[in-house]
Amino acid sequence: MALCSVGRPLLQNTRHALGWFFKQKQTFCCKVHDSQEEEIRKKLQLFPGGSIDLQKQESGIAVMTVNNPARMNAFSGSMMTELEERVCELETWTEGKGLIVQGAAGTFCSGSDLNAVRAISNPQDGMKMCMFMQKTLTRLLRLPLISVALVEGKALGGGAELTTACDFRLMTSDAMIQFVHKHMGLVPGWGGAARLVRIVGSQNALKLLAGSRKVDPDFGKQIGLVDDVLTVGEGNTLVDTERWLSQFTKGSAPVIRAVKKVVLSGRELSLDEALTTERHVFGTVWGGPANLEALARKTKHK
Ligand SMILES: CCCC(=O)SCCNC(=O)CCNC(=O)[C@H](O)C(C)(C)COP(=O)(O)OP(=O)(O)OC[C@H]1O[C@@H](n2cnc3c(N)ncnc32)[C@H](O)[C@@H]1OP(=O)(O)O
Repeated sequence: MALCSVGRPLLQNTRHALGWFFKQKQTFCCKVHDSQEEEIRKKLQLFPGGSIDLQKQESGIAVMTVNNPARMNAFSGSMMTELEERVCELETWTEGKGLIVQGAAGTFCSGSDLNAVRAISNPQDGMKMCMFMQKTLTRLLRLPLISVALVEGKALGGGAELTTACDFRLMTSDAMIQFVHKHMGLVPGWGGAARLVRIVGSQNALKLLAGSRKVDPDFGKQIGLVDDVLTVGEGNTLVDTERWLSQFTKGSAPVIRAVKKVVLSGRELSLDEALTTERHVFGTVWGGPANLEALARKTKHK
């Protein structure tokens, strides 16, 4: 208790400084677009169709839906720019704790829209699209929300890459994930290979990328790509996913968000940098409302 009361003004200052820092970072993320990015955004918008829908719920869990059922939820150009806008919206959602990414109409996503791909198949446009999606999916993974991809039906190509931009993956028992890039004469370009290696290790990543091996729920669980399997026909998969996610999102938003930040820094930074970040994040919850309530409750962990 002594440490708590002596340290408080300093910790409050730290919290204040960090709050300012995160706010500035968010403003920067949302408002600054360099000219190259603006150029590719304009080009992508020439390929319309579908939408990325976002529903932010009072529970602190948001549901993002890749919605283009006529094309098995393939990403049109305008959907790529909408995805970036939705991520931006989530970056400023301070009450948020969790995120479910799903596809509309019972299937996840069949990657990029091949009509758009054909139209921008020159290397310059391809590189710009790849940069744009890489940046967006990196920001999606770095959101201070615990995220889960709900994979029903098929997740192919860029759709498979999208699943790796979430913290967890759930599959329905009849679903399938496949990095079909090799069959398309490609490798992942949306950051999916780098993330896949971190999730399943390089041996398994080679099997999935060089063999374009289909991943069913059993194989997915075996290699650590898939965290759990939902049985088809038993209830509502979205409700089941919300229930599954709530085991991690129950509790105060600042604490859940702090957990995601320390795990993220452990995953992405050097040990020294991660330790520094962990100290800073610790300072944001130490002596905070959830901490004080727990102390007052004299919580026992039986
Ligand atoms: C860096 C990113 C790399 C990439 O993502 S490259 C793209 C990788 N994805 C693909 O190659 C998917 C190709 N599509 C397929 O294999 C099959 O359509 C798929 C998804 C297995 C579904 O098969 P089925 O259930 O038999 O249905 P279907 O073939 O009749 O498809 C229904 C309608 O959806 C369309 N569709 C599916 N995937 C698409 C895509 N990626 N881009 C554009 N259109 C796509 C398909 O053409 C069909 O449209 P339509 O009814 O013929 O007008």
